[in-house]
Amino acid sequence: MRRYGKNPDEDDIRVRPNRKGNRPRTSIRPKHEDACEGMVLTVDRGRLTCLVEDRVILAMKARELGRKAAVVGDRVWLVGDLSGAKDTLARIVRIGERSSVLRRTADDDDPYERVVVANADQLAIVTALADPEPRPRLIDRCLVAAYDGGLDPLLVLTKSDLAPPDGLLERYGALGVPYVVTTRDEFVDGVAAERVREHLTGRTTAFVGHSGVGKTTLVNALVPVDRRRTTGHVNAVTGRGRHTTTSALALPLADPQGGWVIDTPGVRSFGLNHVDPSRVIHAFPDLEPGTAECPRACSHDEPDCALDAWVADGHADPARLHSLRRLLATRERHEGD
Ligand SMILES: Nc1nc2c(ncn2[C@@H]2O[C@H](COP(=O)(O)OP(=O)(O)OP(=O)(O)O)[C@@H](O)[C@H]2O)c(=O)[nH]1
Ligand SMILES: [Zn+2]
Repeated sequence: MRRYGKNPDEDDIRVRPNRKGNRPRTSIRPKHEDACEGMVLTVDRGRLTCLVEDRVILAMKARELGRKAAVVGDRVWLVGDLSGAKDTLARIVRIGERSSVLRRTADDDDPYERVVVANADQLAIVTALADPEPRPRLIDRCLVAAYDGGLDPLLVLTKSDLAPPDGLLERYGALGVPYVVTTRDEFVDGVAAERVREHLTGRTTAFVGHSGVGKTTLVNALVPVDRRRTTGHVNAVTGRGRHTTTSALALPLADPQGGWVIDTPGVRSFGLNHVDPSRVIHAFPDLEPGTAECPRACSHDEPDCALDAWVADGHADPARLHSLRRLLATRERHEGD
């Protein structure tokens, strides 16, 4: 289903995540042979800051792209003045095929899904163990967004100096989601950043978490000031004193191993109207064969779903089906999500 134009680079064309990390190739021939490849670092009211080689360039989308939006993490091709000098504005003429999409439906009364981040291979879900209290349904909804978009989830449980992680870890045990637990002291001595960084090397990780969970503390610890110069430049270009929370922001991890941290604005809710259960079940390869006998377009969360009988026959761990069902059930929004 395509909504806009005929460009095969559309948002809603899905590609499975590429585990080897090599970028997928686009099959179409570029119209602008001389265009240079770059990556979108942040978006601010129609102005996109892009990294081209080692230069930060301000750009806008070319008219020919139509309604298709470029988002943080997108690979783009640019033409025009690519010097990065003050008061220059390049044009984005092509957006590369995406290896993953983190998307959300803004609100229940807003049916349009929005891609928040493109090409991330991991979603770090930052949750405080206390102050504010963890919101397991929100975590579940983030997990659904990750599985739906083709990102591997990572749980980052902060403030373990205030409360233990046991309850949450038990809840997510059957899902096998990797996790890191951090405390305040570990932020001071750098151990927390080191432990989280082990999961980030060579990957592009989008960080989500609602206000107050310690996401800023964590991102600042991960990307030291000198690595954030790129952003400083971005802000000089866009005229913003500091990063405001309207767009995600890509920050480079230290070389030589590389990797990117993509900070996203505090997520208060994660609309999931767009989620396709068949994409979520891809994240459960142990259960997927059991869906062969399901009715057409089964949500896998309905009485006729074949998974119940299949799991009862001993083909898979019932705790896994229980977790899948719990996640699928979060597609319906409740008060407080
Ligand atoms: N006790 C404790 N407090 C922490 C820890 N990490 C961060 N904090 C505190 O939690 C508060 C919120 O931290 P931030 O890093 O600003 O949280 P945030 O998620 O970025 O929140 P917003 O900026 O509102 O989006 C600050 O007062 C931090 O000092 C921790 O491990 N333990
Ligand atoms: Zn089913």
